[in-house]
Amino acid sequence: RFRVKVATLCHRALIWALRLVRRRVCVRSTHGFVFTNCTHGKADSVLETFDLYAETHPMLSIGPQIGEVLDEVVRRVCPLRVLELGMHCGYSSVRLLRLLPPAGKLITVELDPITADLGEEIILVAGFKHSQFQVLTCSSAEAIPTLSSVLESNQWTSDGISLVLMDHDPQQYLPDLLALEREELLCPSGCSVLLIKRNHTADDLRGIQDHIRERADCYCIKTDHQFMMEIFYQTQSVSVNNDSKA
Ligand SMILES: C[S@@+](CC[C@H](N)C(=O)[O-])C[C@H]1O[C@@H](n2cnc3c(N)ncnc32)[C@H](O)[C@@H]1O
Repeated sequence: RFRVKVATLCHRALIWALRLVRRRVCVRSTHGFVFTNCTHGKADSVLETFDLYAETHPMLSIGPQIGEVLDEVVRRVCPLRVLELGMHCGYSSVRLLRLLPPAGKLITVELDPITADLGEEIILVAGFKHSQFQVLTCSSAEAIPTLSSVLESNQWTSDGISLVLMDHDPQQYLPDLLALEREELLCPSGCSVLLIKRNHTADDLRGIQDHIRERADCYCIKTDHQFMMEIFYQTQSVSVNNDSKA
């Protein structure tokens, strides 16, 4: 009985020590591990391989805990157009893509060119095609004003974006939300905006919370988990039979 307990404790201590030694997040190492060890073409295997890597290495991906909360939202919203700000190595992109309806499309934005290339390769390894997603390699502030034309050029036009995942720079959450509103990119009949909370201070999200309070006519906080806040945007009421939009 004690041998099992001691072995478990040793295993945990080893993982903890490895994480401590490998403090820096290495995008190439994450990509290399996932590329080599996952089953190509299987999104779930890609996610499991990321999780396995994260047991012994520091990683920036949302991981399985926040991932499951994200899955619940995607299943509920069933979004046709999704925008992700902060793709990194593609973990959350793969999580999103695997639950989209057949006509669903993802636009994902990553500032760092090397990370963007490696992340895009992981999405392809997971079995998704360029007809389902597009990676924009630039800052969110540069990407947002171009989104309408990106959607049009891919013939992905619809009522707007119905799910936004923000996991990039918390200082950009409010300016990017305002830019999305200004560019009329958020679906007027309803858009869920997910804000990932990592080691953010209360101040980081205060601006966005104040904005939601000031614009109570079109925003509400739907859920507020420890690691993720879901805000809901709606300017148009939707009738049950969808024929009388106010
Ligand atoms: C925490 S990681 C995202 C993790 C990813 N969502 C996942 O779960 O796999 C944040 C990423 O956002 C990128 N980033 C930071 N600021 C950005 C910005 N203003 N625009 C676009 N990407 C940005 C960083 O380069 C980094 O790769």
